[in-house]
Amino acid sequence: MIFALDEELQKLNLNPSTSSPSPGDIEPNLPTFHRSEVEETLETDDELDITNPPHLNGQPIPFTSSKIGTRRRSSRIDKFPVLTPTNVKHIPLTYDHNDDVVEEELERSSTHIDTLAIPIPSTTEKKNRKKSVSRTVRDFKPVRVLGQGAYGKVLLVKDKSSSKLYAMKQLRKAEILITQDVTKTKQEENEEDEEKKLQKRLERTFAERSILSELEHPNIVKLFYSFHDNSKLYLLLQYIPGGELFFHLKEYGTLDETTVAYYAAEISCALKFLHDKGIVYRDLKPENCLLNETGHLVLTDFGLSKKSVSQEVNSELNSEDTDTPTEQIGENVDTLHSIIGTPEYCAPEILKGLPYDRNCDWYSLGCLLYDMLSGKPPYTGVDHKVILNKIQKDKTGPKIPFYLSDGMKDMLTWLLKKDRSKRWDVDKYWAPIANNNKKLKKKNGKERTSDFQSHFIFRKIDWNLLESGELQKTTMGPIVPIITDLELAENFDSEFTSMSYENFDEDILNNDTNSIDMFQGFSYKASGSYLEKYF
Ligand SMILES: Nc1ncnc2c1ncn2[C@@H]1O[C@H](COP(=O)(O)OP(=O)(O)OP(=O)(O)O)[C@@H](O)[C@H]1O
Repeated sequence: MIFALDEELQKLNLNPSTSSPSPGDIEPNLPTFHRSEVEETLETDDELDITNPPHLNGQPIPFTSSKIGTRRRSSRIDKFPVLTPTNVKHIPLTYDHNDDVVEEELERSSTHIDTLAIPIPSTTEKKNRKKSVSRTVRDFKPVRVLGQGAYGKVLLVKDKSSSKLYAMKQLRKAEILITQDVTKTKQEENEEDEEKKLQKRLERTFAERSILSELEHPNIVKLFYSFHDNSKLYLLLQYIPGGELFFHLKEYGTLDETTVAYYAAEISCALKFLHDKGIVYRDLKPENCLLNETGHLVLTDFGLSKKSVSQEVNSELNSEDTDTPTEQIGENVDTLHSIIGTPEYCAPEILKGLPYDRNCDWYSLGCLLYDMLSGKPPYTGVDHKVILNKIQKDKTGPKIPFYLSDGMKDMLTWLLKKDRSKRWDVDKYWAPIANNNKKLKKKNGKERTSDFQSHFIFRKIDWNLLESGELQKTTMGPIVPIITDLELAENFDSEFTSMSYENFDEDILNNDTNSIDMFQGFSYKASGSYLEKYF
């Protein structure tokens, strides 16, 4: 509904002003708006009323209030996978290699082998693999609902034997197997092959489990176990009790620049780590940024992440399982094509359906910083087409709030360049390269060649400590969540924590013995040392 309002508001021109020119690389003439004018009016309008929006000089205000209750949670409809161009490669999945019935079935069933491209292990491989010892949902007691995703709930659960707390992400198999894309027209639906769509959903389900199982970073959520039964898939994740950044943004409205710069550094650190491993995150938004008990930011939800085919995932570093197959779970991330993500935080090249690369994550970071500083992302709209239209119309780039420092304006301007070739290539210019930058600057003309870590907004960040994880271990983040009892999940929306969790461990018996369980191979157990390290 707020989007409908945005559409109306967007037509009105509200005294755009020009920011003062800034030194160095900072772009002059950035369009800005006056927050004081807007906020003065919003003081009296705690809630945006669609029928009676806040006004300034008789005009509705093109600015979503930063007050509690007006922030809109990104919803499932915002995820918009659409037609994938034909040149996209099929992506191999994995399965439990020791399940002979499944293998025989796969060997016979050309349909599934072709469409899912599941690798068949060699006989030696089969012999060497043993069934993974996994957990079952009945080992855990539900405590509270923490969140709800497209395919199921995320619950706070307690291990019945150890009393340890985990976040359990449940994904309903039936939903994954039958979900229709609600954002598509009938014609588009018909055009797309059902099997390919199913394949995509399966790929994404496996990608989350596979990618998380090989990552160990202080700003990335940890996966301890994954398993499945007849009805659901389960990811047993480290419980991050400080709640979503979204939750805190709702409370604070906007955040100050020092806090935003700190989170920007932590997120960048996680993104760079992922990019170096050939992974594009693709779903950066306030709902996916959680705060841990010491106030450090932790990225969750790797359901849209993509790993390059060139990087084999046979190095499940933390796994004790010996039956984990060598698997490939991605296209080459140098050029991706699937249109996916939450459109407000999505790079224009993705919205346009053009090939894109890891740089799309840096555009999303720009959107997230903009959101933290101003109360909403730079472009909003009912769907990705509306957002794209707004981006394209904005010849000079998004309106950067006038009240931001020149340094922050500069950061936003370079991250939010709609033209990928002009956007800051943060991965390339990540750290200072001794004496090389001046030469590069001359050579590359308009390209931003100064290094990211030395940017003015990061002047208070000790990158060495941050990258080594010491900062996260030894200091508190800028917002330390109030936690009186971990089981109360006080920093999560009551919209979720008040939800019932009945059917928590229902395991609908699947009598269809002819069907292949496409989720074989999902189970995973982190190594004992890894588990011990984090408990
Ligand atoms: N490890 C965790 N600790 C605490 N809360 C979590 C954790 N993982 C997820 N959550 C909560 O559950 C919510 C939904 O999780 P997640 O985004 O992974 O689900 P999803 O199915 O991918 O959702 P969506 O479809 O909206 O992307 C999160 O926004 C967060 O509030």
